[in-house]
Amino acid sequence: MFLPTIDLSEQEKLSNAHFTDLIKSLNLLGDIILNIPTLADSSLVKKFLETHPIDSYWINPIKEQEFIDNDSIIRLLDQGTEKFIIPSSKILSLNFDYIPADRLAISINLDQSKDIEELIKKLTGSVSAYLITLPINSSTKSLSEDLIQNLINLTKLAQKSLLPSGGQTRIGIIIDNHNSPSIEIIQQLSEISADLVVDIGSLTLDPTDKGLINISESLICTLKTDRSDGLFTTIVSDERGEALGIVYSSAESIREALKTRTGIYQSRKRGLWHKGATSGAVQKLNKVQVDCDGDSLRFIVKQYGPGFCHLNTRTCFGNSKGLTALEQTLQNRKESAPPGSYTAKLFQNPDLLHSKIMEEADELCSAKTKDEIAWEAADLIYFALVKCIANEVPLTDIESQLDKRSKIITRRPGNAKPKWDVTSNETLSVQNNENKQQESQTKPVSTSLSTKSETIKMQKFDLSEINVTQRTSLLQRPIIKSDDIMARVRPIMDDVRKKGDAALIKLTEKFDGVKLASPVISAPFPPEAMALDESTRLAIDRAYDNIYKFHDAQYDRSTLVVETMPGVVCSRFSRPIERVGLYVPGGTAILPSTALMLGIPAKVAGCKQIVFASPPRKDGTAVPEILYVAHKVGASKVVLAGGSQAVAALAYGTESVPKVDKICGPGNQYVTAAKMVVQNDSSALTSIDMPAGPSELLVIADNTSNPAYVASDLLSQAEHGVDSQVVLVAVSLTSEHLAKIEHEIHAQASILPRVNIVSQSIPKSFILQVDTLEDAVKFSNDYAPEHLILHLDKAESLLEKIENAGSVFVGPYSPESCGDYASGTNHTLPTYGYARIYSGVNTLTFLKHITSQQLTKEGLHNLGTTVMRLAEVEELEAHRNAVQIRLKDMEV
Ligand SMILES: NC(=O)c1ccc[n+]([C@@H]2O[C@H](COP(=O)([O-])OP(=O)(O)OC[C@H]3O[C@@H](n4cnc5c(N)ncnc54)[C@H](O)[C@@H]3O)[C@@H](O)[C@H]2O)c1
Ligand SMILES: N[C@H](CO)Cc1c[nH]c[nH+]1
Repeated sequence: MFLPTIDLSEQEKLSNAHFTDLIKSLNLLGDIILNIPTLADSSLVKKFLETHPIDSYWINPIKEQEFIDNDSIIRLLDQGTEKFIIPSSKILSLNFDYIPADRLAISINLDQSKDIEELIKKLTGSVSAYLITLPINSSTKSLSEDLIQNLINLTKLAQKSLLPSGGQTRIGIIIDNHNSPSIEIIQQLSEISADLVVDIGSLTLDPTDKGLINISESLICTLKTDRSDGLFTTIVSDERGEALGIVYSSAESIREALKTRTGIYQSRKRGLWHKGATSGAVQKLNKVQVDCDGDSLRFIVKQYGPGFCHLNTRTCFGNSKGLTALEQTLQNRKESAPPGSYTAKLFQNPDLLHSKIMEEADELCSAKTKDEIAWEAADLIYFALVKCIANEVPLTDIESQLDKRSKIITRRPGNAKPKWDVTSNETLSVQNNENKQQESQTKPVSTSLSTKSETIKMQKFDLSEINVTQRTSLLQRPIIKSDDIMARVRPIMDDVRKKGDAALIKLTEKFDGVKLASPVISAPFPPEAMALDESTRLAIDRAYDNIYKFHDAQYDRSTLVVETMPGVVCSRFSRPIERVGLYVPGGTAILPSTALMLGIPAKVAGCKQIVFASPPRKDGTAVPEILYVAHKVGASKVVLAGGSQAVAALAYGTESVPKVDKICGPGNQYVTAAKMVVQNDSSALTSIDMPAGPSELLVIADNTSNPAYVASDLLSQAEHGVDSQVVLVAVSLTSEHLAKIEHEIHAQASILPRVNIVSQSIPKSFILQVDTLEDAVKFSNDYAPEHLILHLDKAESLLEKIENAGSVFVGPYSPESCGDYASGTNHTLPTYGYARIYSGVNTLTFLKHITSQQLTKEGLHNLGTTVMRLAEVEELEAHRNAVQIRLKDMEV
């Protein structure tokens, strides 16, 4: 067709309304050449683009003597220029080997370049367009046959092979000082696949403008159709390229569409069709493209209203999917959201959105398998798009940014900013400082240390410097927004309750990214599914034996019998809870050790049906170690599900998951919330062990402690999750000793594989300096930690003073890890301060106690009057009578 040129030295002329409008229409049709008077002043291009945003422009330096160097070309290309036009006279002085061919064009004067064919041959594969100036009379209306033949030869030569990145070399023909260009020439050139280069001043959209080239007619004259009705098949697509439907265009509809820059087509039944004129589903026309052989068109539009299709769907092929659908949903949520919408909450709470973006970015970095990566990337894209829609940034803006970047030639070093550079030592300290700053906004207690720490470190407080309120705030755990969590968990649980296995399968796909055929594996478990390497099997067996021994010893199988008064014998005996559900976490880390800690006491207690639940692995299989433990403890089933859906399945039962009587085991906030729900639902008739949430540890250390051991213990719990909390109560430690512990924390943390997690949990944790052991114990008892480690001189002597703790680890050689895995004690323990009222899981967790009594005649005689008097006090006559009726008989 044509390649319009705009002379940037005429900015004033260009700013008038006629040209502004013309440029908008030309932008619909493709590339525009910008003639620039000098390369030295890049502000000209910038200024022009600010007032006339166009999508694709070529830079043509028009000053003959201009010095052109590679740097200037690259600078302009980096700014988003589609192609740079190099005059053929300058190519010898340039080395443009490393500029992609599709970004370079050559301008040649047919008259002056004798060896033009040689030149084209030489440049094959290095440039993607030639602008050839013809040596002809400027008033010519059509091109001579000789000239056409010459151009055919050149075009054939230039288009002999395809470009490295696909497509054909483009040929633009310049007729110097052409004062009456014609449609005929455009048509002649289009037949030989060349375009006429025309000054914008020669173009018009107005059919009454004589002597100018009509833009619409130029387009129409280059189109061909093999349809009998003479129409052109037209694909309509959205700005992101999704096909909305197929329509037809006629010469008339094209003229109207270009004139109004809206979607106007030719209906085969009803004539000219102004899309949306009656339905309101109008279109803004963004681009008109001609296909590679000139017989069909593509209209790229912004579609308004419910959709393109008369059936009110977005496309004639149904509604969109993926990002387009997500963008639409977010937009709808922004405009009006249903009550309880999480997305609406994100729109209203930029801090929550910020945290979620950071969290998901971090999780994406840690993802390993294809499924995990897709899952985390989807999460991140969702939250990122919420941010964009909240700020009125559509997907098309993101894509045009990406397109702009793809045009940059200069390679960027691509280094991460210091803040995120995991290879740099500074990274952690910067993250740390940020965490600290956030912390200092939420924590009521001020730190006595500078927040400009360079290391991974805990906050530090001195008991003698804080007041009672501040001490109380240190005893608190981070507040869980239980309403939010409950609101998330309830619909999930209802779903499982109502739809059983189908819901369980669907939710596992949603939350764990695995589509299962069946959510349950039943015993006997296939040996190959629980095959372990020898050392793992031996370690599990050794741990099993120790845990079994300790839990078996807890079981007093004898019946308690007491004669409370002569002839009145009371007894108590235990029975196992028949059916138990054991939850083994599997979100951030897979914990087969938890299977041991739950399965062994259930087996010792004699529970008849043991059912495990744990999220499946990403390939849909069960964790072999968990299956092996399930097999060892005699479990009948393993449910491959996690979170609140697993808890619901255990509590209510499904087609394949048996309903249980008690649910035990730790888990994240969703698991814990779901356990709370079933415990309060009398229709579930299910009890729970206790709320066992994110891991906690409190260490009491004095100057005899080994700094490296103390640090290693703190980190062993801090690595569980970003919500883990560890506390060091330092009993009159010297500043050197404390500094050594802090140094060890940083040094050991920095080389942990889960440094990402500890660098978030450690700064949320704190050191409390106290003067006396009594202060330390008092604080610990008030805190009621899940785990308590005593790094103290004569540590064992302190045990008698411990009132509240889940489990205590005494002395330098009792790391908590031993209790976590294999010494014999249980690791499912109360967190959040619940150690004041709950015990950790133990054999009694799986037992219930039944009492019984037997009175002899004499016994009833002795006790009867007491019972009758108390019944009288309560005015319960039937109670009194049940005794009196017997005593009367005795009198006879
Ligand atoms: N107190 C104890 O005795 C003890 C012992 C071991 C582990 N823990 C703790 O258990 C926790 C384990 O948590 P985890 O996340 O690693 O595993 P998890 O198995 O408890 O949770 C994973 C499940 O959470 C669900 N889930 C995830 N995101 C969700 C969302 N947005 N909405 C609804 N459901 C969602 C999914 O179904 C997933 O399967 C850690 O905090 C750890 O410290 C505590
Ligand atoms: N420390 C956790 C209990 O809070 C249990 C555990 C499992 N694996 C490692 N540790």
